[in-house]
Amino acid sequence: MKVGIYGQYYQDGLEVYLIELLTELEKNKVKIFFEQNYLSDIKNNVSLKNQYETFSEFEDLDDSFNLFFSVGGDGTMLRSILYVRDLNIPIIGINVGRLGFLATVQKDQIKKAVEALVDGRYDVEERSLLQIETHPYNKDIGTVNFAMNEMAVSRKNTTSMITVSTWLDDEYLTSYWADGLIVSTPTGSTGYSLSCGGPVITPDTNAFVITPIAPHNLNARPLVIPDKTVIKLTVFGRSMDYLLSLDSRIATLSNETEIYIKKAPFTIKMVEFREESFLKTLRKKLLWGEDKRN
Ligand SMILES: NC(=O)c1ccc[n+]([C@@H]2O[C@H](COP(=O)([O-])OP(=O)(O)OC[C@H]3O[C@@H](n4cnc5c(N)ncnc54)[C@H](O)[C@@H]3O)[C@@H](O)[C@H]2O)c1
Ligand SMILES: Nc1ncnc2c1ncn2[C@@H]1O[C@H](COP(=O)(O)OP(=O)(O)OP(=O)(O)O)[C@@H](O)[C@H]1O
Repeated sequence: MKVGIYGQYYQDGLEVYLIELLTELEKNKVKIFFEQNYLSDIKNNVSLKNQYETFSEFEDLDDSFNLFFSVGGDGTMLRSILYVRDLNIPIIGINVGRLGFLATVQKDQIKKAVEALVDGRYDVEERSLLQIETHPYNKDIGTVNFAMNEMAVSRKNTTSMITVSTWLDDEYLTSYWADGLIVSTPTGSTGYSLSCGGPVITPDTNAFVITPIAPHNLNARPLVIPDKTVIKLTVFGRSMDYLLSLDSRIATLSNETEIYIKKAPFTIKMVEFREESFLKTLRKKLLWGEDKRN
């Protein structure tokens, strides 16, 4: 078995959990590759018994990897997909962050999780992604033009609203007068879109949701659409440009740009333990189970 381990940085207090992860993997003869910067940061703080091979970008990985560990919070999970992309390597998140909606293994459950992984006692859940294309081409977005949570456009350097004109499969929908607009996947439906009044969508639903950010058209509501739809957006505002975000990444686009959004041709595979389903996570992390009357 061959695995990659990625984290954004080493943080005090993590040593015991990292050593536990490495010990459990090595006990089971798993070959470990670390993301290069993460390993350097760890080595500056912890003395490791063994030497490890490293990777530093997507091109260094291939489909011979069986698993990809993301050590951090949800933000780290979102960055992990930039390494894995379309390689179909299942990602598992060790939550040393805060909410950990996507990173579902708690740090005190590492031993149990590795045992289940080695025994194959887990499911792999496919998460759909969005892919965007801009006209004209934007070099900051380049080939990293996909998102697992959402794509959002929002105003930049102005307090004025932007107008986001929207077409679905070439049919005009509306022009939102708003702070911005989110196009979210089912995975992203519990992130930014939820904060703007969007619905929660279970991960296996073949849909996207279009959620306006603080729309001044008071009757504008989140719209759920089939994920085979091609969405076109153009943005107009008092400022010459606006922001486009893909998960945690951001670029600046100018007002003449056309954005085409569709389902990406690949999915991200997420490890799901049988006792940690999406519905359980909703109850635990979004506190749906906290009603005292239950
Ligand atoms: N007002 C908002 O709610 C808001 C604003 C900006 C970004 N975001 C979210 O943050 C993501 C980027 O993460 P970051 O770490 O760079 O930003 P961040 O540091 O601002 O953290 C965002 C928070 O959103 C949570 N989160 C992220 N994805 C989630 C998901 N799919 N389901 C439930 N919770 C989720 C994280 O746990 C974290 O607590 C974006 O993709 C977007 O969904 C939310
Ligand atoms: N590699 C790491 N080692 C230790 N702690 C980490 C690591 N990565 C993240 N953290 C902790 O988690 C916090 C959030 O991490 P990250 O940016 O991955 O997640 P997030 O998007 O904020 O989501 P969440 O709310 O789930 O933590 C950081 O502020 C830090 O305290």
